[in-house]
Amino acid sequence: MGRKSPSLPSDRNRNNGTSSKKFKGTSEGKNRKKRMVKRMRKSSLSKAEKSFQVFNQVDEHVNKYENLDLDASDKETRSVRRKKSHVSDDILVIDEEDNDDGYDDYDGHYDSPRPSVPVVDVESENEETVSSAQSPQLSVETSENGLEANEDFIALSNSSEEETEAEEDADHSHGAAVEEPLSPSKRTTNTDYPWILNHDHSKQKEIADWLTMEIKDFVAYISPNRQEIEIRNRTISRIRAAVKELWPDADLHVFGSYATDLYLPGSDIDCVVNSASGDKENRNSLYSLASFLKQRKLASQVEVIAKARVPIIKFVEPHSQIHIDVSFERTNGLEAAKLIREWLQETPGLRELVLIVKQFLHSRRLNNVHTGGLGGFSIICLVYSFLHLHPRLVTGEIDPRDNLGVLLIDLFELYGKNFGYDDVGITVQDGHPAYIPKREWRDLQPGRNPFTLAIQDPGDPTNNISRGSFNLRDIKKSFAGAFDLLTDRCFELDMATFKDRVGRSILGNVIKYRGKPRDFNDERDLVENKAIIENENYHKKRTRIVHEEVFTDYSSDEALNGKDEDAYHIEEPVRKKRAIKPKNSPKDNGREKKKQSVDSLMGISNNDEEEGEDDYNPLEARESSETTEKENTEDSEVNASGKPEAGLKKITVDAQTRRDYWLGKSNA
Ligand SMILES: Nc1ncnc2c1ncn2[C@@H]1O[C@H](COP(=O)(O)OP(=O)(O)OP(=O)(O)O)[C@@H](O)[C@H]1O
Ligand SMILES: [Mg+2]
Repeated sequence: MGRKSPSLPSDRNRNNGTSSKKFKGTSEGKNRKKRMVKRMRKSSLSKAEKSFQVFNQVDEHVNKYENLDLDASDKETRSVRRKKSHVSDDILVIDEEDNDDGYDDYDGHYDSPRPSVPVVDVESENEETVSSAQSPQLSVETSENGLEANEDFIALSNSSEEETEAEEDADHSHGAAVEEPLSPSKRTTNTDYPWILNHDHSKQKEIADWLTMEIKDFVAYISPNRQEIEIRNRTISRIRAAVKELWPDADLHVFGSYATDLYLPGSDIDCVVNSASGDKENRNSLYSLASFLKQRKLASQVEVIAKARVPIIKFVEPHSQIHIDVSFERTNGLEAAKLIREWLQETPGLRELVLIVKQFLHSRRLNNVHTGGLGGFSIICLVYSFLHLHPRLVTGEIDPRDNLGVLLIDLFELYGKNFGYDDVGITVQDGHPAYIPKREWRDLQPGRNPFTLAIQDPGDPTNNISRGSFNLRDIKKSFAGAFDLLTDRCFELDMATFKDRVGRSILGNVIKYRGKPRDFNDERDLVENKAIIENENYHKKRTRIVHEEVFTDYSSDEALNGKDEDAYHIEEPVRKKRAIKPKNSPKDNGREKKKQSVDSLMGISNNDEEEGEDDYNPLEARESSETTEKENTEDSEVNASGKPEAGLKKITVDAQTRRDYWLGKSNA
């Protein structure tokens, strides 16, 4: 085990058991709190910490640009930008007005805290009527309508204005006022915070350790049990079977939080349909699948969003009540799922912090990209980069698993108070998180408002995955509020007597979990998550095909399709498959294959440009083996602008000759 964070000296003896309320709001209290936060961290700054602070530029420019930011009406317009087109066969067909992704149109949580539109399924009113409490957002977002009902001081802030210090203090005390006082008579029952039931850590000497333990308890509490995993597995199997029945050349794969084990109890399941013909991403196909699923009673509350940048259908699977999003003919989500699982393996603490931040934003309705919130993918990248750039983790000074509490506080402080959103972007390319000056990100669309979050898509450097999170102001404010709440609470409990601490929660008011009672059974080890297995198989199969490419004669189709013992048959991504050109003759094919094999075995790429492993498409490789020589020859004789180099004689050599030439040179 690594070292723990420096301890928090207990102040309990000093105040002789007097409640810390005494200091609340007073300058003495504030100073003490500041001192305590300082003590939670290391007082002396290491070199790495100093450089970290340089990156965390304070948003000096925020006020300057405030007037340029979206005002409330803009926000509203954006949040209801969807245009309902028509209802056909009880399926809502929606034409998007803008070019946004279909990803994450609603937050995908059926326990969403916002009021939702009561939905009646017209076809089978009695059978599939979903209570409004359970129902997902069917159509147009009701946007801010429900905010008044939320007692949280952070979410209540509708202002697009950055707060002055005085306002922050006012908000802060408001936040503190909703916390339960530490008097036994008014104590909130710990069923309000069910994850602390029978998990009392109030005897911990160090508050930071208590918080770490509570984070772990909460994560165990919301992690899935056997039954929940089985329900999700069955749900996918049903839909997959239906997809294959409708389109025998297609298959359904899962990506997103179910394929990464980063889902909350109410999270949606993100799926994608890929087909051999590659022709399913069109309005007709979307509609066909939607009505087929509806007819088979596998979908209720169906929406078809055909004109988005990522066209999708959305529905609720009636048996499980799980929300499903289905996109079409793309593999980036499947790649991202694999990448995120790798991140989770190599980054202790990532899963815990992601789930806490997800729950935190979810409870404040700030996780819905459609209303400007922060989506799951962005949260993962934010936490991943935070952990990899944290100076005390970079230097190995502390073990993240033992210091989740301190890290959570640091994370809220960084993204709530210090991060220079105006100028700094985040990249997580090639597993190397870094801060990048926004001005150096060529593909970043310059907007009129510089106060935006910019996170480079690990699978596509031109894509800013958080471009939809236009409500950054409230997101930032909520993080800042969480920092204040947490440090207040730590201070308060640190000052209290052991007797007064019993049955308390540190996290309770921050994460505001309001779900059905659960057990603590994290049973992910007991039952397979089929989405993960299937995603692993998908990638294994790709690797296997690449491997077989080297050793197998591809004149027979069996080599590609005949050895599929996977639970789910995985079709190769479509667009690439379509690119395969007919071969001239079996003989030529054999020769090409042989050449390719020798080259590959020797580690010699036939392409002048090195391809990343993830970019490799086995089927494309078959095609490239046919065209390589031509391309190589041409490539070597063109300049940067793609024009033939003047004065160079065009010579055509095959790969073998070229390799012999270079081998001869190096041996000489
Ligand atoms: N803006 C985006 N650009 C590109 N891909 C995206 C974008 N948003 C989402 N995705 C893809 O969709 C997947 C699911 O994204 P999402 O934001 O739903 O996260 P999630 O982990 O499923 O969280 P949640 O449980 O809250 O749904 C991501 O892993 C990514 O592959
Ligand atoms: Mg999702």
